[in-house]
Amino acid sequence: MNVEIVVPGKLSSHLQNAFDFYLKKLKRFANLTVTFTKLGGDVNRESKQVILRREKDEILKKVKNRKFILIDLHGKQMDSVSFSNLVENKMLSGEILFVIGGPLGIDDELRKKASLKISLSKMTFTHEFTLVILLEQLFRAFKIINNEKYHY
Ligand SMILES: C[S@@+](CC[C@H](N)C(=O)[O-])C[C@H]1O[C@@H](n2cnc3c(N)ncnc32)[C@H](O)[C@@H]1O
Repeated sequence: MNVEIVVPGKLSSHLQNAFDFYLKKLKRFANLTVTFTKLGGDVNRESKQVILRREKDEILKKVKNRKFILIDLHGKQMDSVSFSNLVENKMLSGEILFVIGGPLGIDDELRKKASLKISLSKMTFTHEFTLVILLEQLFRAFKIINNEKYHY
């Protein structure tokens, strides 16, 4: 199964180990690609609206016309078993594409284009932390799908 995650920015060094750890663990379950896109600009010099619009354009260049699931604070909350069911259903089409917002959030046009919006918690994480949490939840989902001990 192909899993792609599109996220603005770059990964900071303090999260690199966790990122590599889950990427390695996920290899046996999926062909996973993480695509980093350009950040929209400097919030001290430009408006949030301009930055979000640029980030949205960069994200959409990678998404093209594909359906995607937006990881969004304002999305639907689900438990890990429901998430694993969602991943399992998507396995039928062979592809699942996730998009994470940038440091300032998500442009409304991107929100409108998403086929589903998922919230990981009511708390706000950095976009980079969100990436690592999503990787862990994907790993958890594959362990559940394959009936392997991990999710308690
Ligand atoms: C620092 S947050 C942006 C916060 C911004 N106020 C918003 O509402 O999107 C950066 C990105 O990480 C993701 N994110 C952070 N916390 C999240 C959560 N609890 N659930 C889902 N996504 C989250 C979202 O994609 C968000 O756009």
